[in-house]
Amino acid sequence: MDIRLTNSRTRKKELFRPIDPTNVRLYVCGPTVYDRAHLGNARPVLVFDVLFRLLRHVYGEGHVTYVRNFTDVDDKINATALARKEAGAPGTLEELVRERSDETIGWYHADMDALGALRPTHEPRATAYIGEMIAMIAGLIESGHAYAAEGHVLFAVDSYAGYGALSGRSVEDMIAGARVEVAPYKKNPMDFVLWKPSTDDLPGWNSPWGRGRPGWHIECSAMSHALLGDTFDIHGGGNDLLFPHHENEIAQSACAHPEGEFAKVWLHNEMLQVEGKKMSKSLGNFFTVRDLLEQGVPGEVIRFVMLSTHYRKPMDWTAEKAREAEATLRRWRKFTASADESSSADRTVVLALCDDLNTAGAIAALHEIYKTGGPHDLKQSAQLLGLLTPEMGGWYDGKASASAEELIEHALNVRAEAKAAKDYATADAYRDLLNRAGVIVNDTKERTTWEIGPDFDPSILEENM
Ligand SMILES: Nc1ncnc2c1ncn2[C@@H]1O[C@H](COP(=O)(O)OP(=O)(O)OP(=O)(O)O)[C@@H](O)[C@H]1O
Ligand SMILES: [Zn+2]
Repeated sequence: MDIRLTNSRTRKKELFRPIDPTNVRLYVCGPTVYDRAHLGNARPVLVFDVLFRLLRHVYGEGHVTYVRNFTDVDDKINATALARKEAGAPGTLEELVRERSDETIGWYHADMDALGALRPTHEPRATAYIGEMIAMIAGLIESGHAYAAEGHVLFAVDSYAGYGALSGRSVEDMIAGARVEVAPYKKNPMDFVLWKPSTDDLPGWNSPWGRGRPGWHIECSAMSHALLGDTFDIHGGGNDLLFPHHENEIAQSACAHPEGEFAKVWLHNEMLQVEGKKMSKSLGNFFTVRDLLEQGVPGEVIRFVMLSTHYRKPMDWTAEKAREAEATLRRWRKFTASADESSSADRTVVLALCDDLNTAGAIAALHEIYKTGGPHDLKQSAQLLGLLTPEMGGWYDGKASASAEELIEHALNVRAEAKAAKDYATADAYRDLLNRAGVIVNDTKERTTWEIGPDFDPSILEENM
């Protein structure tokens, strides 16, 4: 089975050939653990979860190594810890920093588990690889690619001819476009920090350049090297990380390990947007995965919506999409309720995923299987996308969801108003509609109640209201 992927480095869809088919290696930039993940942060998690599942399907479950890091060195984590300390929390600042990271990692796991994402093979924390980072930085200084100045160590971009190749920018463009930090100790304004000093009260590690902490970019270079080696297959992340983060990762890794190739294929997911702008903490236009789950949107519905758009296209979240996804999943879950594991994933679904991870095409293929195929086929094929799995089915118990409940209440109100206006034709039409959707309506003199029958299908309400 041939997999084709769009490599950001060549800007072409290429045939994927693993370096070692018995150990296909994937690295994805993980979250900075200072707060709850917003829905945008879930997009790379779900996209690369499907890639992980596809690679396991094609090369075998035990033949894929997936690394996704936790960035637990960060000013925003420090700021939270500092605020807690000022509010009288017990413990040293370092302990409070650790506490905040641990707590955020716990939330992250709970939220991403609820979306049905498999845990990666390794989830390294940056703080566990400081030694590797220091060694890598020392090597870069020795080979003339970095220099120490005023407690900082900087990467000299002039020393690496390939700088800018990933994002396709010239150094001049990058200077013009980026908000580069101008600092007196930089030889070139584009030079970026590998190591910086820490104040006494903030987390820091001893190094040849004094007590300090690593820059963000070197973390990923050191962790991917430690766990995946000089050359590995795929590096992923959101396209907001293309420049400078990934450009800098390449420069560091290529210069520290010139015998290797670092990542052969680069994959970037487009952004989840809100009114045309990237959902982000800094813009404040975000809601968290937990917010949605608490509003009663099932994790499986969130997953379905997120996978309905190809990863290289921007998308937004709408309540409408969630309602449609829920209706589809209800139909499919009902259809596959007694399906066993006697089938394997349908070829049409596998082929769609092999074509640059076309999850939207795979979902269209699932709709086709629902129409013309059997329940076993639908269930096994959907599981390749992490849908219709037993773990994700907790929400489906024949009860109406919050959004379906709204529709039912609305239909009953329209019916009551029509009755009051003696418009019996409309009132009857709504009663029929509710019946067809499998809602059992009980009228008494005092009031009307309703319950869900065994054939409840909210999509009938949606399509007719
Ligand atoms: N709106 C978005 N859509 C898709 N992916 C996103 C979005 N925002 C962030 N990401 C991705 O989430 C992952 C984790 O990023 P990180 O922890 O640095 O983000 P963050 O600090 O929460 O984000 P931000 O400040 O950008 O909101 C990265 O791979 C990043 O590309
Ligand atoms: Zn990274």
